[in-house]
Amino acid sequence: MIEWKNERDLFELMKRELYTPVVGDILDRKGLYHRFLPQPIQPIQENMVVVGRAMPALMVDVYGEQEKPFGLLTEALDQLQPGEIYVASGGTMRCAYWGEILTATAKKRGATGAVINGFHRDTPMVLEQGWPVFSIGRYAQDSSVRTQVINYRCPIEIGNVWIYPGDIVFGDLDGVLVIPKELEEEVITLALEKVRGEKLVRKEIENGMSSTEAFKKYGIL
Ligand SMILES: O=C([O-])CC(=O)C(=O)O
Ligand SMILES: [Mg+2]
Repeated sequence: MIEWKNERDLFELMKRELYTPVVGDILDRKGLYHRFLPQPIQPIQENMVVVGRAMPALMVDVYGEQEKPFGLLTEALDQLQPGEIYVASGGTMRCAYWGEILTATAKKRGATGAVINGFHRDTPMVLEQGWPVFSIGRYAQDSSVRTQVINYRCPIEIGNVWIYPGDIVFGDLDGVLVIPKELEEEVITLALEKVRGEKLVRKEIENGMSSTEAFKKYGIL
């Protein structure tokens, strides 16, 4: 049975009850073995959690001063919708792909986070905005003479993971995963079930049950 009434409800529920390992377990169970983004993509602060719908942006390398610096970047930011996550990838990561002003812009539009397959900069000023950013690390080098956004709201691939506009993206301290749209209801329902099972197993173990006995009884580890 579906436990959420609408999209906002769903994202609140995921934030409150789920964590990426358990959702990843369910994706594995469905045979979807490549749904986590590469491990170097991490929250820039440990308590950050991101959940929302992907708005992918495609980056490419450029070299030197450009006729249109940043390409379609400002356009891509200005069309973000509430509940969306800006997901950027492409190019060879010679500079920061995200920073203070981009954070303020996306946050103001109601977007719920940024997941960047590349570096971010302006770290203290991004952190003070209290808005989740995931990246591969800090690097101050400027983007205007090194990269551009050439398309957005288009499919992109990060690692082995294809990300389509509107896919649910879920990230926490353990990683970032992407749930295929056609399976989201089932995956989230099963993940909620598994989380509740895990809590029960932990309690049993804290009360003295052996690991073997617990696994035999609940099939959860
Ligand atoms: O120029 C960039 O790539 C990002 C930046 O500094 C900002 O958003 O403030
Ligand atoms: Mg800046």
